[in-house]
This record gives sequence, C-alpha cells and structure tokens, in this order.
Amino acid sequence: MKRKNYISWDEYFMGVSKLSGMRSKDPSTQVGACIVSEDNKILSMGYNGFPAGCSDDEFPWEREGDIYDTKYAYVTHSELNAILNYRGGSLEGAKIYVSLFPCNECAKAIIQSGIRTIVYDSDKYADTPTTRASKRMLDAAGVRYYQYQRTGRKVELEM
Ligand SMILES: Nc1ccn([C@H]2C[C@H](O)[C@@H](COP(=O)(O)O)O2)c(=O)n1
Ligand SMILES: [Zn+2]
Repeated sequence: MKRKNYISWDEYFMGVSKLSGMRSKDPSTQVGACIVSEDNKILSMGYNGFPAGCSDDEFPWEREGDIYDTKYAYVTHSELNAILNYRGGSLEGAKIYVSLFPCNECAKAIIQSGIRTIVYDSDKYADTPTTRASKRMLDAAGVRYYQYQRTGRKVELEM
C-alpha cells in the first residue's frame, strides 16, 4: 500500500519557493518564487537579489533614505528573476508559487509572460498602492490568484 503522508503539490511547490527565498541576502524580507508548468513540472526558480555583477557587499540593503542609497533602486524581485531565469521558451499557461504577493511591476511581467495562476503565501503589503495596482491588473488580465492554505506541516532538512 502506498504511503499516505506525502506532501501535496501546493506544499511541494510552496516549499521549493521558500527554500529558494532562503538564498536571499535581503535582511528584512526574503522572497522565493517557483514557476511550474500546467502538468506540475518545475520550470524555473528565483529569489530577490541584486543583478549579476552588483555585489551584495557593495550595493545598499537599506530601506530608507534617498532611493539611490536604498535596495529598492537595485533589487530584482524573486518573480522577475524566476521569469528571467527561464531558458525554455514560453511560460504560457504556467503557475507561479511565490512567498509574497507580487508587486505591480512583477504583475506586469507575470501577465506578459503568459503565467495564468499565482499561488502566494504572505500578503503583508495588501494595503499598499502597489499591491492594489497589482491586483487591479491581474483581475483585468484574468490571471487567477489564490492564497496558499498553510497545513501546519513542519519540513525539516538535515544538511
Ligand atoms: N513580491 C515581491 C515583493 C517584494 N520583493 C522583494 C523586494 C525587496 O527585496 C523585498 C521587500 O523588502 P521590504 O520592503 O519588505 O524591506 O522583497 C520580491 O522579491 N517580491
Ligand atoms: Zn515585484
């Protein structure tokens, strides 16, 4: 008889997305993304970080001050990194698992790449104009999104 305690697709892909986020050097918010085909094959992954050639030790991680001196001018979001990391052609019909609801800029990239479903975990910036704008565009474009239903399962890895 097969074992019953296996993880669901959503647990699996949200787990992969959170593992990817653990690569982020952002001191305040680590975000991971995992793009999956319609038939549940992993296509790409990403996390928030600076572009290639922009040193994690030299570019700023500050949240406040002149935009030039903050991370916001430089960081590539996890969703965009996952889209740009994909080397296989079209993402038409794909799903993206992301640990934080996509911002308006990532929503544009998600829509234009052909991704049709977003599964997100945290929505901690739900009340901000950028997240509201994101949902406005996603609704208009018919991109479906739903919040990951936490199961309470703890996943422990011994490395
Ligand atoms: N959907 C998102 C939203 C944000 N990010 C990144 C951008 C920053 O590195 C960090 C947010 O930092 P905070 O303002 O919370 O200090 O998360 C992303 O990758 N994807
Ligand atoms: Zn974004």
